[in-house]
Amino acid sequence: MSAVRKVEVAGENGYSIEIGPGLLEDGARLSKPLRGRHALIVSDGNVAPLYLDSVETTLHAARPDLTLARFVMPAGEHEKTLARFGECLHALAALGATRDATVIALGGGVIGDLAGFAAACWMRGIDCVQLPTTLLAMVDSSVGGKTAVDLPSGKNLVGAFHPPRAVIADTAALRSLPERELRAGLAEVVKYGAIFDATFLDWLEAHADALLARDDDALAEAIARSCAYKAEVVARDPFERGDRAMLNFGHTFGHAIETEQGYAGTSGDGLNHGEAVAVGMVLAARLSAALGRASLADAERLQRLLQRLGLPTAIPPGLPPQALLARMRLDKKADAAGLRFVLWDRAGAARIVSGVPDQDVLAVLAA
Ligand SMILES: NC(=O)c1ccc[n+]([C@@H]2O[C@H](COP(=O)([O-])OP(=O)(O)OC[C@H]3O[C@@H](n4cnc5c(N)ncnc54)[C@H](O)[C@@H]3O)[C@@H](O)[C@H]2O)c1
Ligand SMILES: O=C(O)C(=O)C[C@@H](O)[C@H](O)[C@H](O)COP(=O)(O)O
Ligand SMILES: [Zn+2]
Repeated sequence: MSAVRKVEVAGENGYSIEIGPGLLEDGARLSKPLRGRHALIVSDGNVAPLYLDSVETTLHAARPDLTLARFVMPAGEHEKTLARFGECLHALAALGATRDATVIALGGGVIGDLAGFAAACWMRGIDCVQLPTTLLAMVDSSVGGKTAVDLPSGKNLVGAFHPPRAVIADTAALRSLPERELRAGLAEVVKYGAIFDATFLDWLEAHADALLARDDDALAEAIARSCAYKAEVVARDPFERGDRAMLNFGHTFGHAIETEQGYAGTSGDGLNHGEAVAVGMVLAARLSAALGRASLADAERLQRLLQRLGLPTAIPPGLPPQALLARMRLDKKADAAGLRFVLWDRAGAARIVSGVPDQDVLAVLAA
């Protein structure tokens, strides 16, 4: 078996991120973070048939005293709702989950966000172990403790900061991931280069083909480096009071697109989160250039890289600029003074900017 890579998130509520093939079959590793006797495994209708029986069997073999239950919900962003969250809490009640119980999130970011939020709320907070099965969840959503569900009026509007107790990423699960979801995960990988480290963009340009071909080493390197970038900033700023907001690069635009499309991404006729973020990053880079803050050449380079990774870089038809701007008013970075955007100084360096005139935003949306 290849070596297991480990990234530590430092701090009072620190935890390890373990990355490697076959980890879902490692009973000792899966059961180590479980403190009590109860665990609820939350998953979706695509992931459960592939991995849930085996995870349960593995956990039981390692910890025969565990009482396990499962909550399997339909897949898709449009299911990341208060209603499904409520059902998940009822599953915890049916299990008789005590305060030392654990919620185990087995799936992509939708499952991780909803299960993490249920863990944050059940009895005012129990442990959550993240077992991410998409690339996006391995590089981003399983780390950092942002948990949430969507409202029709906006993405992740109801949620809590609740760091996981452990993150265990079995890279072998990526073999069953649909091509489109692999590419979506790469958008958030590109984000780290865009905001923190231009040399990572060089690396991604050099390894784009290997990543798309699911080369094990290239994927493991991309995941470990992404987790290291994220671990550093969330340890410093767990509640997004400062520069953690850089991780929102492209998201003000991206979330507006997802919301305006009614979270139709996974059903095929809309953009999923990673795709919307890809478009949003290009728009943020172009807005930075339009405001004279960064070079247009950098924005074009970012766009070329995303296109090479098979990601969309333009707003889909049928989304009027004014409607998208209205959606942005509920962005979580906005305050009483108005919208705030994560913009570029240059590739690899970003900052949060207030007071961007609406007409500049509209011009970028309309271009
Ligand atoms: N909390 C955070 O910090 C954070 C960060 C980034 C994104 N997010 C959230 O994450 C969500 C997007 O996550 P996602 O891209 O993982 O989407 P997702 O959870 O919808 O998963 C994508 C699709 O892949 C399927 N799938 C998952 N793993 C699979 C596997 N191994 N094999 C086959 N199919 C598999 C799922 O069933 C689903 O249909 C969004 O809701 C976004 O807001 C949160
Ligand atoms: O961890 C963070 O911080 C992020 O912003 C990561 C983003 O990729 C992620 O999509 C997050 O859920 C967005 O957060 P939100 O606060 O804008 O809902
Ligand atoms: Zn994101």
